[in-house]
Amino acid sequence: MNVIKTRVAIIGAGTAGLAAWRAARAHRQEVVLIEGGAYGTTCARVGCMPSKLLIAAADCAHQLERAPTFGIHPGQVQIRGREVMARVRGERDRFVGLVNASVESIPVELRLRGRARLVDAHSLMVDDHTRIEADALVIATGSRPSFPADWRRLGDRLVVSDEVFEWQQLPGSVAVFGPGVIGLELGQALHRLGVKTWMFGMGGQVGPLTDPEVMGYAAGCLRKAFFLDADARIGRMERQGQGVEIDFLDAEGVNQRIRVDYVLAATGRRPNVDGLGLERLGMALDDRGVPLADPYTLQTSLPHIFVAGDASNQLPLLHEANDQGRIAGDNAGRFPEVRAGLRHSRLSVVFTDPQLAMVGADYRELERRYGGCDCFAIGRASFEDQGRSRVMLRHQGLLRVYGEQGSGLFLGAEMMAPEAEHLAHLLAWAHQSRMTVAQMLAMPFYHPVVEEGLRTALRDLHARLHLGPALGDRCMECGVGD
Ligand SMILES: Cc1cc2nc3c(=O)[nH]c(=O)nc-3n(C[C@H](O)[C@H](O)[C@H](O)COP(=O)(O)OP(=O)(O)OC[C@H]3O[C@@H](n4cnc5c(N)ncnc54)[C@H](O)[C@@H]3O)c2cc1C
Ligand SMILES: NC(=O)c1ccc[n+]([C@@H]2O[C@H](COP(=O)([O-])OP(=O)(O)OC[C@H]3O[C@@H](n4cnc5c(N)ncnc54)[C@H](O)[C@@H]3O)[C@@H](O)[C@H]2O)c1
Repeated sequence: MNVIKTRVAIIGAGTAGLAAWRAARAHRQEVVLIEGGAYGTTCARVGCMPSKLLIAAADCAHQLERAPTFGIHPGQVQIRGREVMARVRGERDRFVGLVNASVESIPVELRLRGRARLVDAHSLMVDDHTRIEADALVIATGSRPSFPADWRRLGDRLVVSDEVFEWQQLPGSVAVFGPGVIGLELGQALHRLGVKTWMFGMGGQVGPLTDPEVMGYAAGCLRKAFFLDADARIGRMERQGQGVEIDFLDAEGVNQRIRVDYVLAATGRRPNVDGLGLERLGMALDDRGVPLADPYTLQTSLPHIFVAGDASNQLPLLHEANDQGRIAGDNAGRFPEVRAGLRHSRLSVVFTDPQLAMVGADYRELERRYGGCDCFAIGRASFEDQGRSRVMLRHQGLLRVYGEQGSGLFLGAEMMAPEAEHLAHLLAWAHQSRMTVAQMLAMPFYHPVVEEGLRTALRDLHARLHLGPALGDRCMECGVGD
């Protein structure tokens, strides 16, 4: 058996693992990176990039569908599933190729292939071929889809997001279970590409939203386009030939039966930390077996072991995996000295149309933090009458912004809005800069732009924070953009 002694060992060559490797190498030469699956990262292979490619095709189909409202009639539209999926895979492979090229730049003797598990607090086995003894470790093993085990009885008619991108052809119909981030993005895209789509949730949750007004608005919007029951009552779900039969009670309490080609399980993801042998190390774990870690240092209760990315279950997003990997790798490399790293203001975007976004503290957190007192105020703006949004025929959306009474600090926001990805960035920059609502309102706003809707929400918040006289929310001095 091969035995390697090293300063740092990193488990997982995804986004977090690669960032950790680079950061640790700034301190030490001996940093090994272990990968048990395919190189290329979840983001590029089966995550952010292929999902956005599918959504881009769906957006294109949707533009054509609404073109007649502008007086433009593109004629008979054909959606050729094979071509749609071929572009998704072709571009996806290009992105994976770019990641693979960066992996190739890591010296081959520092790259190990195989599944790692911890034997003791300083030793790893990689498959059965290599034992690694390391001074410091980074666990960057990512996450995988999770769904009720008995759904496996549906055989190859049950798919998870990974498999969707391997489809050669678009199916005729699909039932999406889980209107969370993945379910909404893929479900809406499939619907727009002509796939008959039903979406079933549990407990009423839609996307990652926590503000009941925004969530209710978003659910209503999405429901206008396809079947969505966020609190579904499913009776029976059985494989029937090359499809699945599902019995459920609809909103009126009437029994319905549908038959679909596929069931897409988008019911959440779980960190890949089971099977690493962590429970034998005496490490502090949460009730799902995930290591507890300081969010600023990523250090676990065993001081030389750090955790980063989806494996940490802190915020399973790409930029977070990158930030956490950098901090964990830096600390593993400089161990035993450990430093707090920069954590950005929370920013998350769901690429539905209209998009959903959350910035800073969410509504649920603020209710918990300020519960019962009137210590935070809410400003709102609808995009249904907003100038630029109407021009573009994209006038759907609701934005709620939160601010602190007394200080006037901007605390956070939740929204469904056109161009939410851009609004959310502006708000996240303001949040991280600890701006007050008054300072944000003193910034320039062009005309006519979607950001004028943001100004309306901030003006409303400003008035509710009692920081000055109410500013007219449809001020014609600013044009008709608000
Ligand atoms: C469909 C989908 C769409 C998404 N879209 C977005 C988006 O638009 N924006 C966004 O911010 N985020 C998005 N995400 C989330 C984002 O992709 C993840 O947060 C991010 O990729 C996590 O990176 P990671 O490094 O933690 O994990 P990964 O990239 O999964 O890396 C973990 C690696 O560890 C390896 N590994 C696991 N166990 C072992 C072991 N025992 N030994 C050796 N190696 C091991 C795995 O093979 C894997 O290569 C999406 C996710 C999905 C699934
Ligand atoms: N745009 C993005 O940034 C993006 C895109 C995709 C994924 N992601 C990341 O991936 C993570 C995982 O996404 P996800 O969508 O798998 O998880 P999720 O937690 O966002 O959603 C899972 C949904 O499934 C529902 N659910 C659970 N069990 C169910 C059941 N038996 N039947 C019906 N519904 C059920 C839950 O109530 C929830 O609404 C996200 O938290 C996000 O961080 C991000």
